[in-house]
Amino acid sequence: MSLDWVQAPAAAVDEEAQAAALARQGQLTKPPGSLGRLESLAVQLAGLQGVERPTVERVQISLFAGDHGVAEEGVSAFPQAVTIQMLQNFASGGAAISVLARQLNAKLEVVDCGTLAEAPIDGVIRQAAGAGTANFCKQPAMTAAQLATALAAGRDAVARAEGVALFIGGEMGIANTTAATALACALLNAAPSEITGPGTGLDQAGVAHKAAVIERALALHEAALGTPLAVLQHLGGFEIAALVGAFVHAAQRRLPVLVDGFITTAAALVAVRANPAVRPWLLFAHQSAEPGHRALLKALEAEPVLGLEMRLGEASGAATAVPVLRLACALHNEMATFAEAGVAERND
Ligand SMILES: Cc1cc2ncn([C@H]3O[C@H](COP(=O)(O)O)[C@@H](O)[C@H]3O)c2cc1C
Ligand SMILES: O=C(O)c1cccnc1
Repeated sequence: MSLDWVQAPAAAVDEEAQAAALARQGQLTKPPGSLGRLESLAVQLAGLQGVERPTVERVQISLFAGDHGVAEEGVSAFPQAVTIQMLQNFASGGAAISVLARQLNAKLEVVDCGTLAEAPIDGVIRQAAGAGTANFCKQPAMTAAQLATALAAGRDAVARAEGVALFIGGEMGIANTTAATALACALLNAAPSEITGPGTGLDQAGVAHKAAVIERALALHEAALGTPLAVLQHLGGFEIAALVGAFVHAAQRRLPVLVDGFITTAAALVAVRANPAVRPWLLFAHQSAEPGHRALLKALEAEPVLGLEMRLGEASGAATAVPVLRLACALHNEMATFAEAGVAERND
């Protein structure tokens, strides 16, 4: 399976629609700039959607799951079985993202990209690259063929997003903060001791052990980490690769993306390094409490919408930011202009 599609051109932002939206913002009955980032978010969405008046009515949340061989190194505060148990929880509607998706009236789909589940789970799409990744302390996390399958799972999720105004990717996979931190270290040239964090809740000794595990993996694969996709193959996860495929394809299909937390931002950085034209299509929802998130956001020059100290994943941060985007659009679309309302403009 070829990976060439990952490098295929992304769509261009519609500069004309963006300029029209910017001009409209200047005519609304408020001091210019007084709605702060709500103004720039609406203008940015206008450029991406190619309309002067953007909307964020229909949202698709694709939640990708994968198991991680590196879990056997004791890098998570929770047992590996939680990945599958949470898939069942997503399917029965009891997870945080289930609640948020219902509140938003968003379409939520769950994709098993390669967990230890022996049988397909009702209500979960199965497009598996394998039964979990290999332990990347011992060998590459995935083969080239598995990488291609996982990337395609993300691409296919975006292909299902007909008539959707905003795409959100989420993840579930015990030990995936270890994979995401390893990716961040490799791509940012950072030391594991600098950016490794507690994930689901490791104590200080646990974080030090997790950093040492990542250090070992980086040393083992050092010679093989020449391209972003090679980094992803050696140190990533199936759900992380699916997120990369989804983000790239969304940009190719003119579909704006709202990026969630630490793990999804690691995937966003892989996507942008592999195909820089993806970057304009990504909005960033929040800054996670996971310490490495700050470094990833900085590398992407991303200004997240929210800072609520969330550290869950599952697309929960992105879902929480959707109402802010909806309000930004409503203000942009429905406020009266100075001329319409007969309000006097600035003195100068
Ligand atoms: C019950 C539960 C629900 C979750 N939902 C998302 N995660 C989050 O935590 C995991 C990553 O953290 P670590 O690398 O420390 O294992 C991922 O599954 C992520 O989505 C969860 C974790 C747990 C325990
Ligand atoms: O920010 C995240 O995405 C995150 C942080 C910790 C655990 N799971 C997810």
